[in-house]
Amino acid sequence: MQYFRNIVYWNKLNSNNQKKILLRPILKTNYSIKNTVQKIIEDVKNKGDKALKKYSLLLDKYQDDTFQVLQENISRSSSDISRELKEAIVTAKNNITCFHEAQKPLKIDIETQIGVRCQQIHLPLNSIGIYIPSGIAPLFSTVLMLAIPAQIAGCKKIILCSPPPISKEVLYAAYICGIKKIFQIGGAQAIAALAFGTETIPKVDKIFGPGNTYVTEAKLQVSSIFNGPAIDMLAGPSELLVIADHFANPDFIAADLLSQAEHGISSQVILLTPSEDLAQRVIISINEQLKKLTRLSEILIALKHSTIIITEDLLQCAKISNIYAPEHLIIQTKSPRKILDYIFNASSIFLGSWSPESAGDYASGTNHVLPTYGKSLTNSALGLADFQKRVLVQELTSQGLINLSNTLEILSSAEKLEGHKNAVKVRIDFLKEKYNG
Ligand SMILES: NC(=O)c1ccc[n+]([C@@H]2O[C@H](COP(=O)([O-])OP(=O)(O)OC[C@H]3O[C@@H](n4cnc5c(N)ncnc54)[C@H](O)[C@@H]3O)[C@@H](O)[C@H]2O)c1
Ligand SMILES: N[C@H](CO)Cc1c[nH]c[nH+]1
Ligand SMILES: [Zn+2]
Repeated sequence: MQYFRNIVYWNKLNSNNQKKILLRPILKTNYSIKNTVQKIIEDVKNKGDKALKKYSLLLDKYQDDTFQVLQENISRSSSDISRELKEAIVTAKNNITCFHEAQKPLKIDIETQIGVRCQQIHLPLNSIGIYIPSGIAPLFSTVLMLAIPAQIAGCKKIILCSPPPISKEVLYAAYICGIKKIFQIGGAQAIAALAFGTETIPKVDKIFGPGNTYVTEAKLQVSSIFNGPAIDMLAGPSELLVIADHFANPDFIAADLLSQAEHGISSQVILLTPSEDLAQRVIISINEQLKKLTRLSEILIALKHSTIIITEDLLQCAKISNIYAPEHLIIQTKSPRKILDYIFNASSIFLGSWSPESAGDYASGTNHVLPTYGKSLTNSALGLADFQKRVLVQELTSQGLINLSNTLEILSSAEKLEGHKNAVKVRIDFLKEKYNG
């Protein structure tokens, strides 16, 4: 049976249909999600834990009086995990640590002119919330992606929330990353709890982590409220765009597309290729490979809003990819680095036949928390910098101030800000009096 056969020719589409084909599925249905999330946020803000209990039962079929995981259960998770899995988690942790340690910013400490010292230092965010998705499957790899940079940055208060019942793998990943405050609560209600605080869940300054449409919409809403928390980004349902030429292996491409389609019904995968022959072989391979996968029902829905697009040439592939601005971009062409020169909007890029997205999802070392919905246009993959603040420091010597005073007085006068000019003048007058008078 041919489950998937969506194929279009870019140049035969009018501009309206070109836009439609690149529309994220979720942006077509988002109105009711907005309202649902707004109601959940209001409820949690006003009723705290009582509302959390209500939504946990309603949406996650979970009934418990406490949300916090006991410390002994966190440490006990270690004995529930196989040695093989522990080793794999440690390998992933080492690579992620290596890549994020390397992101430590250079310290800037310079004299812009004699006696005028300027510094840029980096301070950790004080309190952060990390959301670990777990609706369809507990994404314990996300614990590593969030907790490792948070620890390297030096964040002191880290609160982890994940839907109930929290998995032993999530607990173990949190345990080896030194996370102690863990709450079993998911969805928009978890985001609202982190944003406003409840009787049991502390309020945080910034909320991190990916999630489904409800989670992402909740992050958007709480961060838009005056005095609401900051958020890392809109890291919604997974997206993958592949650019390939006729040298590419159709089975590899099919497998990559299916790997992200399995994330859920709102995922979207797209193949751009100038080769009709490759497109046909990818379709055959998708229809073969998907039969062997377990999440068939999610995959089939995700594939409904996924397409293969035949282009004129590889340059047109790059242009379309830049318009779509994918979360993940795989380039499987004879010379992928040549195409890379034409890519301007993508969050995480995988080059060549031997770089499946799964490598970045788990263990190459790069972060898998990435902007979706086309936000790669201006936003970046999660990194160490997101857990820190840049703080500027300046120190002038008396001679430094004398050297800069004329400039400061002219500029402040021109802006008609006499108070600014005066703050320089009183000092200069003081120095004149001390040394001349
Ligand atoms: N962009 C990224 O960086 C990135 C990284 C990892 C995962 N992801 C994405 O994260 C998502 C994880 O989604 P998930 O569903 O598995 O887990 P999730 O934890 O994000 O969502 C589960 C929660 O959604 C809430 N929910 C479910 N149905 C609801 C409804 N009808 N009304 C209100 N709330 C509802 C429930 O409270 C549940 O706890 C996937 O879409 C995946 O692609 C993205
Ligand atoms: N592909 C997801 C980001 O869109 C990350 C992930 C976690 N586990 C497996 N995959
Ligand atoms: Zn994935």
